[in-house]
Amino acid sequence: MSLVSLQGVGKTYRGRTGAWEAVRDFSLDLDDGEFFCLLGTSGCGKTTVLNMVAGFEQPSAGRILLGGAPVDRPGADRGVVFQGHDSLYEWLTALDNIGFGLRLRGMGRRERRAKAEHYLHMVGLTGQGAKHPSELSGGMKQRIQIARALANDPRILLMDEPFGALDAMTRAVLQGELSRIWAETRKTVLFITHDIEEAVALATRVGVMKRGPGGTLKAVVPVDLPFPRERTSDAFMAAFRSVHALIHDEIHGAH
Ligand SMILES: Nc1ncnc2c1ncn2[C@@H]1O[C@H](COP(=O)(O)OP(=O)(O)OP(=O)(O)O)[C@@H](O)[C@H]1O
Repeated sequence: MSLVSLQGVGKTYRGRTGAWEAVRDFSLDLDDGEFFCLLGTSGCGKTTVLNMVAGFEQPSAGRILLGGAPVDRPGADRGVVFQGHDSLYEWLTALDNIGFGLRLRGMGRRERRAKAEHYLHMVGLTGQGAKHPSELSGGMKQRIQIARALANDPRILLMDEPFGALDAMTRAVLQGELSRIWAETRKTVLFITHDIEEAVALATRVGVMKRGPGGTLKAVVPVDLPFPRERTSDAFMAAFRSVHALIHDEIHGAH
């Protein structure tokens, strides 16, 4: 059985300006332990798909199952990492941000601290736990978000362009770190991006979305390359080209 199953999922937003069909007939099964990148041009419906898996939005059609049970609300079994850093609590230290969900679940202080330290170390920020978010760089804040999500031990990590706001060099470093963490934890990841290289560097499979209205899955490409990935290798370039060929039409308008 797959961990997450999206079955004929559709989403139509209804507002003051009328109805907008963002996603249509989207079907996908995610296996336990895979790193799935959902790639698509701006506005094709990527965030809408992620928000429905997170339980922030309800599908207008079809259904989403997590471990066989329908998703109808957010839950601790899904850890979400956003692009912006404003989801961190300014008044808490980095360590207390990481341990926040554990506190909500009633975990004692000592155990919570040990766990938070463990994930702080995993994201490469040992010794920086006493700082507040305003004292951290953008890349460090994203590391804290990832540590916080992992500390709650979710069944799946949902990442919505987590490195989108970072400079190219920091982004490449964090991609490498995330890849290492994924190899260590084998946590299932659904990762959203519009960056082809990022998708090919991280994913075990890349799903390419078709432009909206009615954005849907156009193709799924397995990326069968060993980790850590060597971006200048012929095999990496070949994978990049095959994904690029699929997204090219979406960027340039052919259907
Ligand atoms: N709450 C909403 N109400 C109405 N329309 C919405 C809402 N959220 C998203 N949309 C529309 O749905 C479509 C898909 O949006 P979505 O944010 O899912 O795309 P995306 O692929 O994540 O884009 P980007 O890469 O630019 O973040 C867009 O046309 C957007 O305008």
